[in-house]
Amino acid sequence: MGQRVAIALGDPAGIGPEVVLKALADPTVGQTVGQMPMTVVGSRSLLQQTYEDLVARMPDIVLANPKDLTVLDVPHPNLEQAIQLGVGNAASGDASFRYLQTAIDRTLAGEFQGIVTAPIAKSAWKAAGHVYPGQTELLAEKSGSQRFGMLFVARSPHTAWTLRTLLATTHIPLRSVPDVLSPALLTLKLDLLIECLHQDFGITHPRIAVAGLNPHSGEQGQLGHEEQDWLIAWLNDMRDRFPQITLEGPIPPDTLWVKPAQAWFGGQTVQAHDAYLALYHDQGLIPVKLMAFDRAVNTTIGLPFVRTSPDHGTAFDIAGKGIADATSFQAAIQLAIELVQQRSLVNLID
Ligand SMILES: NC(=O)C1=CN([C@@H]2O[C@H](COP(=O)(O)OP(=O)(O)OC[C@H]3O[C@@H](n4cnc5c(N)ncnc54)[C@H](O)[C@@H]3O)[C@@H](O)[C@H]2O)C=CC1
Ligand SMILES: NCC(=O)COP(=O)(O)O
Repeated sequence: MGQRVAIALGDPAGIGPEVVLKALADPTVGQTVGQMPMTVVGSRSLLQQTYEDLVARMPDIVLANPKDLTVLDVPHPNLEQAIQLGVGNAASGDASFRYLQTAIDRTLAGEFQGIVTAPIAKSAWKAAGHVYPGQTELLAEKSGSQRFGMLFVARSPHTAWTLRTLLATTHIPLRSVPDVLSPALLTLKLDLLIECLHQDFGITHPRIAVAGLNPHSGEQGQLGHEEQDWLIAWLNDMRDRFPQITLEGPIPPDTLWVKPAQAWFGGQTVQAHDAYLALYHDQGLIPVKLMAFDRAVNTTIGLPFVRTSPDHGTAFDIAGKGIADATSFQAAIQLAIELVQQRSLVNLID
């Protein structure tokens, strides 16, 4: 059977349906889609309503017509009445949960090799009784993956350099971060990152930068003690364990992002790293979104299939206005296809 990718529609009260229709209308994405068929998993009637509303109000808008797409309809009684555009609620949370659940079930059954997920609102999932930190954890749970990670990938439009940022911790309160970080957790994330760089990006001798936790990486214990207590020793252990890898760190978290920014914007020759390991959500995602909010892709690594997603959220404030930028969603589709193709090549060679 040929390869196929599922697109989970995300929260119907957000910009998910709009960016899906915009992305699938783009001729460059369309070209790729021709090489690997796509199935949109969600409500067919809602998708059609989104299309008709936007076209009626904005005749110049470029959208794929849902009638021309393959849609796996996930019916939801009275969905249209229960959805209020721009407001996530229990109905929109339950719908987006079921779209993803269906996409995962069908992928595990072998129908799809990858899933591209449009954004969901964690609060709407919770309102519907689905208590998960995010889509990542549902994907991991349903696929039985104990080891998984959140990697952001973005290709610079200025220099074609690729920024890869793995988050060691994700959706937890900031005050829990120092307690959750440990040598065991970082070893798990580093192992995953090394495997992913090799398997998905063909990088066998990567240069990886690891962030410090505290200002100036603790300034020898004066501004925080985690670096002295265990992070420096852990890095030394990992250098012994992986002699083929260049591992730098702990790099003070403020200056860590200077070289990637130069590599991203160009103008200087710098030796940036193949990947960055950030210790917590905002340490990694503030620089990623400053550089690449319009095109970064959130990739779940460690799953038995490919999963990508745009870096942005449901953008309730602009839902239904027709002004959502679909570039990040297009990049998520493009990367999913590349990874599915790369993995099938690796499987063929193995
Ligand atoms: N992939 C996913 O499922 C993600 C989901 N979220 C969820 O989304 C919800 C809203 O999160 P926020 O922090 O408000 O972030 P957000 O990314 O939804 O919005 C932040 C700002 O960026 C703008 N924006 C976002 N995407 C845009 C696009 N494609 N085109 C033009 N403008 C865009 C919004 O209008 C808003 O002003 C939360 O519930 C969060 O958990 C957040 C990030 C990723
Ligand atoms: N900040 C990334 C994000 O919120 C996406 O999370 P997930 O739903 O993909 O787990």
